[in-house]
Amino acid sequence: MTKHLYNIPGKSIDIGKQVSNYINSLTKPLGSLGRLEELAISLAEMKNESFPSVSPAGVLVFAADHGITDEGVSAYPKAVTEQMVLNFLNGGAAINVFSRQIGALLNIIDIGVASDLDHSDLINKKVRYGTGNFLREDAMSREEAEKAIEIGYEESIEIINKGAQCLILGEMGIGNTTASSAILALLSGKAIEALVGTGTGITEEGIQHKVSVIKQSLQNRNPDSSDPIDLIAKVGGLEIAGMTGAMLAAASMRVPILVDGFICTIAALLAKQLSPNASDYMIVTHQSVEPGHQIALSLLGKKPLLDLGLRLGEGTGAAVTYPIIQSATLMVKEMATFESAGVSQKN
Ligand SMILES: O=C(O)c1ccc[n+]([C@@H]2O[C@H](COP(=O)([O-])O)[C@@H](O)[C@H]2O)c1
Ligand SMILES: Cc1cc2nc[nH]c2cc1C
Repeated sequence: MTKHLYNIPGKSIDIGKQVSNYINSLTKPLGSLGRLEELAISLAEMKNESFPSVSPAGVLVFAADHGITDEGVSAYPKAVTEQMVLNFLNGGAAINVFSRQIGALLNIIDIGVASDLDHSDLINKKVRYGTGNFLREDAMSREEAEKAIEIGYEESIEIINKGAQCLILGEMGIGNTTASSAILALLSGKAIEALVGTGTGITEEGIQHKVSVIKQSLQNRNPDSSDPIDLIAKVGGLEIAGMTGAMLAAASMRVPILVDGFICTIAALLAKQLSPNASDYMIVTHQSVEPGHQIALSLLGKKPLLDLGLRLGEGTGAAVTYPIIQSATLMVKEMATFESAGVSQKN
């Protein structure tokens, strides 16, 4: 693994203190903008700027297939991954709608879809045609896991160089809640039953089957939970690795990361494991319905901003939360102070 992935600066505590004092001079009762105030301070610390902007957002959607779908762990057929990629490229998916709504840059990356796709707007960075079925073989090789992280890293640098002021990571991959749950079982040490959920919508019986597939897979693969590359290679996914690399790049460039749902948070945990400072640059946007998400968030040490009952992925939860994060930046930049507006301070 190349060294640059680990080169993440610490956040600027001094700027945070200055912004905190400045926020207290704005025309509102002290502390009355609650978590928006915390967000404004965090963003300043991340960007090392008193008046940071998060506009425009950059959205990267990584798509890949999962061999574990052969075991019947998803409510939808594997072909949906490829079909949804075409939907993204034609502008019809939820992430397209929300990206347009917030004026975001949006890139769709094939990092491991199981079929060949042809579209002028598709970024083709296929590492392999889907992962192996990790009940029976490793999902991928170590080299492929590292390559997928590098691709994510490069795509992130590219969209940041095009002007993205914050980064939203999205994913599309039928079967990826199974891979994510397998990784989380190892990282958390929690019972598999406690973290497996419905994903795209399997029944209670389906969940039992998914639990047993994960249990048997972990016995068969025996990944080293202290080694994130081993976790990705043995039971992970290419889109998960891509998001991990993209987060490491954003953090290294002091660009705030808007973490989406369950799968995205697993990528965040892997990024943090590779480089602990990375989590200083993460804002968790929402609480997914997937039960493992709460467990993953407690490991990440972050509290979500919203709970909208989402379980879609694609980066959608992060995109719909973006306006709130933007409000935090505009509040600092545009509000009058008690002094400038001639408003009386607290008694
Ligand atoms: O982001 C989430 O919290 C989330 C929760 C459940 C499902 N998903 C999406 O659904 C797909 C994975 O679900 P499954 O059931 O096929 O493992 C994948 O494309 C994800 O984007 C996403
Ligand atoms: C239709 C569909 C869209 C998705 N987007 C992300 N995961 C998805 C899963 C399905 C099934």
